[in-house]
Amino acid sequence: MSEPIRIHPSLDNGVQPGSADFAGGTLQCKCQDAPVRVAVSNQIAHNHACGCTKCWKPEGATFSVVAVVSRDKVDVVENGDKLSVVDANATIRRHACKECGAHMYGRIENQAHPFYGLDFVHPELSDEVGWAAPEFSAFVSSVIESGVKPEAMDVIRRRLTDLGLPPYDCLSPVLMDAIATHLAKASGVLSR
Ligand SMILES: N[C@@H](CCC(=O)N[C@@H](CS)C(=O)NCC(=O)O)C(=O)O
Ligand SMILES: [Zn+2]
Ligand SMILES: [Zn+2]
Repeated sequence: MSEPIRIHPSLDNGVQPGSADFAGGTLQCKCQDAPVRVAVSNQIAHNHACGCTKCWKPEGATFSVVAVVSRDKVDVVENGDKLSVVDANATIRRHACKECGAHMYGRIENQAHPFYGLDFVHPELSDEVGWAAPEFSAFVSSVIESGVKPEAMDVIRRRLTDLGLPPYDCLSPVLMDAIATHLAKASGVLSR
């Protein structure tokens, strides 16, 4: 039998459940020397596997694992001078370590954006156990843009489904509905 496709090191052996009473931890970049540390003082939400080319993923992973948390719960506590923004024009300004490349947090500065107020973080950068588990997989077709063969997509989607991470080619229906609702209210189509 062939090896199952590698999705992400933290998912390939099964998805670990989170803890209901977990209240945060510290993210650390990959540098041995003077790592950047970012304190996240709350549980994360909407944790998911993302197949897009922009989200940071570790060596050998096909997907990133990324979640959101309120921006006021995210604090750079050590070696923040090593951070720089990957793409200042992107919706999500990903603050990455200039030395090891790990993305420590992604921030939306556009106050009109439906997700304004939320930062994007990679829980695998912390040693703590209890972060809310991933619930779905997003931007699945985008892995082709990173070099995955289109013929592999059936196997990838089946594997994600088996892991309990239903695959979507954009975000999950819950999040897509939340975005559309925000936009419809902003335009006046829907009353507030
Ligand atoms: N197909 C594109 C999709 C990129 C994309 O839209 N990523 C999503 C999920 S992280 C997003 O919200 N991006 C906003 C941003 O990168 O600022 C790619 O893989 O590069
Ligand atoms: Zn680093
Ligand atoms: Zn992404």
